[in-house]
Amino acid sequence: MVSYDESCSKRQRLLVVANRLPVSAKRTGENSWSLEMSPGGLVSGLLGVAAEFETKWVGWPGVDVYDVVGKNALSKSLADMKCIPVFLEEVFDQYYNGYCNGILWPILHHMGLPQEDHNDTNKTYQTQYDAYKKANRKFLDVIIENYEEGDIVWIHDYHLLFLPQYLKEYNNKIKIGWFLHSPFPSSEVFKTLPSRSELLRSVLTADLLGFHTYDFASHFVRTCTRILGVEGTHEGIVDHGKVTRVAVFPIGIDPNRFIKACELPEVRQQMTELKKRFAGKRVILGVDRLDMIKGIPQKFLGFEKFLEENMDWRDKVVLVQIAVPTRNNVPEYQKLKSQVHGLAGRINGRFGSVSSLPIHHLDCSVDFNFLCALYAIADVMLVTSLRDGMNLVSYEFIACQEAKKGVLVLSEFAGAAQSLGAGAILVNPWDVTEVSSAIKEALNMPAEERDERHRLNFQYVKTHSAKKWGDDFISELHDTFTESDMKIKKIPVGLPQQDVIQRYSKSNNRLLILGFFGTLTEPMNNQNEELDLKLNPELKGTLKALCNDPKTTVVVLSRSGKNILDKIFGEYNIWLAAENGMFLRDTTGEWVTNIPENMNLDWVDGTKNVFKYFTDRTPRSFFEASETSLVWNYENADVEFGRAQARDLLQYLWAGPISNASVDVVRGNHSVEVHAVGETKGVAVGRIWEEIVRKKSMTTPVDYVFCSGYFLEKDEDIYTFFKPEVKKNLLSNVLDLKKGNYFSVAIGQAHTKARHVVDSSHDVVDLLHKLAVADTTTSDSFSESEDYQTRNANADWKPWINYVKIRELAVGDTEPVDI
Ligand SMILES: O=P(O)(O)OC[C@H]1O[C@H](O[C@H]2O[C@H](CO)[C@@H](O)[C@H](O)[C@H]2O)[C@H](O)[C@@H](O)[C@@H]1O
Ligand SMILES: O=c1ccn([C@@H]2O[C@H](COP(=O)(O)OP(=O)(O)O)[C@@H](O)[C@H]2O)c(=O)[nH]1
Repeated sequence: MVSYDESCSKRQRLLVVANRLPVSAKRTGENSWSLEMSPGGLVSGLLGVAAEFETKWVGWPGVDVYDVVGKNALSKSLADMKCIPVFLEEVFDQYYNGYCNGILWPILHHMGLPQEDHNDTNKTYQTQYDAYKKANRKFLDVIIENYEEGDIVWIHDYHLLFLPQYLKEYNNKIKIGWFLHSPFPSSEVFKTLPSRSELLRSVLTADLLGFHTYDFASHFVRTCTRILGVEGTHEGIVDHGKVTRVAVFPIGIDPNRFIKACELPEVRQQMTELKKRFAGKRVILGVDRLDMIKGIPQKFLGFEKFLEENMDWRDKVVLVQIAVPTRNNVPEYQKLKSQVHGLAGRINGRFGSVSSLPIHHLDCSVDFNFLCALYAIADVMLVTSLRDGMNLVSYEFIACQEAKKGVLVLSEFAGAAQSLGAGAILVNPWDVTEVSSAIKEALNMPAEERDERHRLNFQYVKTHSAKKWGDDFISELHDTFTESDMKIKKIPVGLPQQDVIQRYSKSNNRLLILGFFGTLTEPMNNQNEELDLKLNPELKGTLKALCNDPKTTVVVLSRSGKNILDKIFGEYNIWLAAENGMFLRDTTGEWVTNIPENMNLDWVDGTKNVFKYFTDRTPRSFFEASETSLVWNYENADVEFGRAQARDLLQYLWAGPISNASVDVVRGNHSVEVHAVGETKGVAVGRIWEEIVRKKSMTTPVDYVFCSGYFLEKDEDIYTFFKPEVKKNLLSNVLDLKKGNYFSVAIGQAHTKARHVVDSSHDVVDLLHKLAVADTTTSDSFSESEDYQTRNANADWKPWINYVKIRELAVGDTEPVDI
């Protein structure tokens, strides 16, 4: 077991949390226990990591214990091994045998969701899922008891998918890594799992997610994008600006442990005995937990075919299969046992004799030294997993084969195929003929080829150790955490609502610049509504009051066209800027063109054709066209298909209508926009400002500016135009924001040039209402329309009205937060 050096107490503390502790307990008396190593690759892999850190293990001790005396005695024995038990008691069966191994395990290994047994109402998907959640909470409780500030919590595997979320809810600052030891299936398979979204969302709250192979990681990312609609990038998953890092960390073993074991006299003795036992025969070895994913029946069928087709090998070869008992209480595993026994019996019956049996099948685990001896004397290692996260048995075999240089026949569906594929013979375990041929090739392989293949794999196993795996993961977790910490520091602060209101009421000439879509529009549920944009009904009275206030100028700056804005805002004393400011309408209702004179719009018709072509071929996408810009939107289409279509659409555009045009192409999250160069709200706002000053013959300086919207990144300069410290402002003689009466407020953007962010347009609507009532001079016109108060009096609307999120000030932020 791992040795711990007392003098290294300053090492990073690491809480390794896995369903299984590295040791399993057996009761030997009322308060005495014996501990033995737990089987499985997860434990083997992690043993190579633990010594690096001040590690404590949290996990299930392998037995159910209900009495206090027993629990205390076991906890004490485990404490000496730096292990902390989680007693799962009554939830264990439905959690472990049920949800983990009966439902999640087959799904993760592409075996599909098992049929629910409708006759057993005590054990349904739901009861197992509930037990799963309870078990995750039990793990949480134990972690909370043992957590110290600064600890890294490294969660392992599919047993604990809710733990990241529970832990972050408890303390958002805990550094959490999660690693999946099994494969992750294609999204089509994972989709069938009830509660798939909750499980994925929980995992995404961790800081770093690790997978054995690129395939598993990309399946996971794709599943998240398809099921949750989040974005997958090279970094991982991005959801509302929050990045969850996803990366590949292939696990390894501690190679020296195996290399050294093979030199031990005891092991050498066992090797001699084994060689004597199998004298005159070549040994093919299989070492697997007796699990459906390991493909033991397929292995036997392949071997049977080999014996059928190669008569001369029949009495010269033996298959030794160690089938380690596992998950005995899961019905599928019980069935598998009989199936394997049946096959071994049949093959031995067909090809065995009184003096020799072709298959030596053992339903047991073996001790470490004996395992190494078996690995060392084997001529061929046969791994036929139907799916396998990694398969460390392959690595262990190679580590023990320095002398013999035997051949590894490896399933292409094991994670190890990606790391050891160069030196192994890869097979499709479903293809018995291929397995049979691979056995033949391995047995007949010339020595030089065996040497070369072994050299390649041995080099890999030596350098890609479990220690490296752990170091890489933890170091990436540190980096990820530091990066996201820095990003948080850059996030603008929440809106100091009281300050915004007070300054508004004390100022004399105010300018409010507002976006339309996503700012003043009513909340939408579907695409059809987007085609028919409406003003948020809450705003009618509020907007009227603000627009009628002689001390306030309200401008709506939108991508929408003149007609839409006219229809919606026609009745207000408001300034309207359509098509991103290309057209401007003052409070009298007269539109003037604001398009720069030499603007070339030859590209518009061709671009429209391309947009139409892709709209026709992308269900639920649509496009909007105005005189100077076009937007193709696929937010309601299938996300993946939409993105793929967007890539194609861009190629059509570059190759055709915009190849020589002066246009900007803006790729939004779910849209592609083409507009004339320089046509952004940031540029337009300068022209609008000049026009307002001119038309109003303004002499009193504007002493308050509030600018807010749900703007695209390319329009974000709108937030900096009025910044007092930006000197480029035109007509600065009629602008006096020295007292800091400038508020730029982005809606729902984590990264923005605005000083403040709010979560949703509700926050802006709420604030506008408060501005409208803040100034007593406006109260008459406001009271004429009482839709805001009426709605607000309705309890259903209360949760968001008056709610302005106070964002936590991150270290280094100096902005005042005054609520
Ligand atoms: O704890 P059990 O239910 O008895 O199962 C044993 C372990 O099986 C799985 O192991 C996986 O981890 C290995 C190391 O990463 C990998 O090589 C192998 O392909 C996987 O099957 C399971 O993921 C573990 O949680 C279990 O402890
Ligand atoms: O009797 C045995 C035989 C094997 N193993 C170990 O079980 C692990 C199996 O790991 P692998 O990654 O191959 O598959 P898993 O069982 O984790 O799915 C290896 O480290 C083996 O050394 C074991 O504990 N007892």
